[in-house]
Amino acid sequence: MVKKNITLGEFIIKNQASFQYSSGELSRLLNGLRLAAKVVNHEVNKAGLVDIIGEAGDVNVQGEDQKKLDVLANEKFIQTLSKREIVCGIASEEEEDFISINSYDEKHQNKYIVLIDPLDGSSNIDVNVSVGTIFSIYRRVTPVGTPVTLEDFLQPGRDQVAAGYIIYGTSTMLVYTTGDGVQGFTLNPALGTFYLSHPNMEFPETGNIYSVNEGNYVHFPQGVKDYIKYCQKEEDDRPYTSRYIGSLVSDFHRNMIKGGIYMYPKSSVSTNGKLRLLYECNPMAFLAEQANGKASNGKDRILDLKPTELHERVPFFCGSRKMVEKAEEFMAAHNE
Ligand SMILES: O=P(O)(O)OC[C@H]1O[C@](O)(COP(=O)(O)O)[C@@H](O)[C@@H]1O
Ligand SMILES: [Mg+2]
Ligand SMILES: [Mg+2]
Repeated sequence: MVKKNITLGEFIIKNQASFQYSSGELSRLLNGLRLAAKVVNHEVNKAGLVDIIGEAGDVNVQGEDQKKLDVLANEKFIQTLSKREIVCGIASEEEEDFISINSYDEKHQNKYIVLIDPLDGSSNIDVNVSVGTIFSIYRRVTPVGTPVTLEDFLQPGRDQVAAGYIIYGTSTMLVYTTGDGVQGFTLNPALGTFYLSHPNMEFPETGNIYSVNEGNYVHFPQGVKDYIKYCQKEEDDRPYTSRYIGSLVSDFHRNMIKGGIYMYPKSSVSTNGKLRLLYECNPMAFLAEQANGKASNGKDRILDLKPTELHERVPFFCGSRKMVEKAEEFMAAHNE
């Protein structure tokens, strides 16, 4: 039985066996993320009081207007991760290309690749709705002693060594996995310390919440339309409740606690959906599977997809296993 209320640092040391490489390396990685999370949390909490609301004035590689908090979060995570003498490369939603980071001895001794969505749910920043940060961690595949290459970033999701998110909501939490279950830590703002509050988080096998932007309904494939109608039908334990925050991290977090499915399907206006495989879908899929949930593109397991580009998008169905299987059934009925 995992004792609650131990700190993140204590938990990592106590559970070093759950990380296939040295726990010292994991600590340094998570410490970097933890520090940046606290800085971003501080800014998020006073958004509106200080000039952190609104557009930054630039457009990112996705063609989206960057929010000031997107830019700040991006800078903070890259800064802290670059200084830990452990990360050799970072890719971010807000950076067109990957960033190569050399070790202090200039001999490319660092071993970890980090992919991040520095601020998830950007459309919610200015309206005081919860947002998040998502991270995905791999060991490099190119030899230590050489600079990282694109190959190090285009690894299938099943090779992640750790993944997680920070949610800036009613409380601030860091939720992560190293392939041995999912642990949730809550920030005690007075002490600036994360404490284990949600050990061994698990998706209920099924649930009654569906999360999808129904404003896109007319553009959805027939299989998705049929599944939404199925969720809304008065039959058995249905109709389900529709809940859509518009921040992937927040919708995922709620569905993991209560049972539910999140969908961002392909549509006639976005042929591969909206979400990015490398720093949104892969990390959330790793967490989902580690929490007995499921994640697919409507047909194939997300973690088995072979990435081809840094910012590629994929359709995303994720959550309680039985609900994702049901949605896949409807997709398969239309060969979608
Ligand atoms: O407004 P839409 O089209 O429903 O999209 C909302 C989805 O897009 C996202 O905001 C994309 O993430 P970013 O905010 O990091 O770009 C998800 O968090 C969210 O689930
Ligand atoms: Mg995002
Ligand atoms: Mg983002």
